[in-house]
Amino acid sequence: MLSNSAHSYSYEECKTISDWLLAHTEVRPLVAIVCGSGLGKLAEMIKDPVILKYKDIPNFPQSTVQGHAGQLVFGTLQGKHCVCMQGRFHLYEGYSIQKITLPMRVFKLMGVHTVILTNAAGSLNPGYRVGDIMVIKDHINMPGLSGNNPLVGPNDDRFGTRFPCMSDAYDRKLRQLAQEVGAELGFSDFLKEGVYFVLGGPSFETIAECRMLHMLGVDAVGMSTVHEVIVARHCGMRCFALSLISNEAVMEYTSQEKANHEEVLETGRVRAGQMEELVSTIVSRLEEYSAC
Ligand SMILES: O=P(O)(O)O[C@@H]1C[C@H](O)[C@@H](CO)O1
Ligand SMILES: Nc1nc2[nH]cnc2c(=O)[nH]1
Repeated sequence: MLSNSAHSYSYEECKTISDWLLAHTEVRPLVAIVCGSGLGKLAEMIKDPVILKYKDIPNFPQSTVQGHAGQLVFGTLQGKHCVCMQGRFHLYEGYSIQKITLPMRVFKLMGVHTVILTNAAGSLNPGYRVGDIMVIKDHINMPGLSGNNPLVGPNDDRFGTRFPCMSDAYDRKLRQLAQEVGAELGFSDFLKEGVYFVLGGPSFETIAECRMLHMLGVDAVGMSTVHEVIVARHCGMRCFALSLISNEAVMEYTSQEKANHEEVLETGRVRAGQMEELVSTIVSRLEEYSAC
């Protein structure tokens, strides 16, 4: 299953998976939620769940990372039909960038108009603390800057245009809504907004790399989300993304701190409740905003 070949899924292949899913659930999702590392509990807020394991879905990749269960959870959240990815795919698992973003096109074909993505990330912003939640306002796509962009290859206009705009990748109205909801829930002290930097992983950053990212004005660094957002935006879905700050980047050579996946998962457990409240309240207010 692990393959790094640049296999692009055709429109027909995506449609076959979408049709298979629609035949296995009566849920007609309008909203998709992607759970980041340690954030799989978000799927537990889905009511009347219909669970389809990735291993049972024809042509679907498999989750290989601890903290990513590997299943789609269909159901309702705040009365709205949703699909939740309990487990996402990362470049470092050895999959092609087209493979890790496949679910976005499948969701589009199922009728999804809004994607809410979550991830765990390390902070570069000295004002951030572990446990802060950062609304992503923009990204820097390190693999993309060197040519590894999920839209490389023939463009199928049925999905979207050859040259999609990314200056509006993260929906401004939804970011505003998140700040309003955060204030109402009493989260303002730990709800931030910033720029997410994606790199390939799986190794965490060196001290020199962290210093470089800090100089670039990066607020948080991680290994996901951006590729999914590019594909989701390409096919016209509205995107909103949250980073849970799970660790602080190590900036000093005298520091004894070491980034590690266990700390990432633990922060997810501690903040799961608030992430749930934030996401579910945002979903409850989605109709106040028109889809793009
Ligand atoms: O899926 P996300 O971006 O939340 O996962 C982050 C990045 C790595 O996969 C992992 C490192 O602990 O967490
Ligand atoms: N690249 C990267 N990904 C993360 N995911 C969670 N924390 C980190 C981090 O410090 N660096």
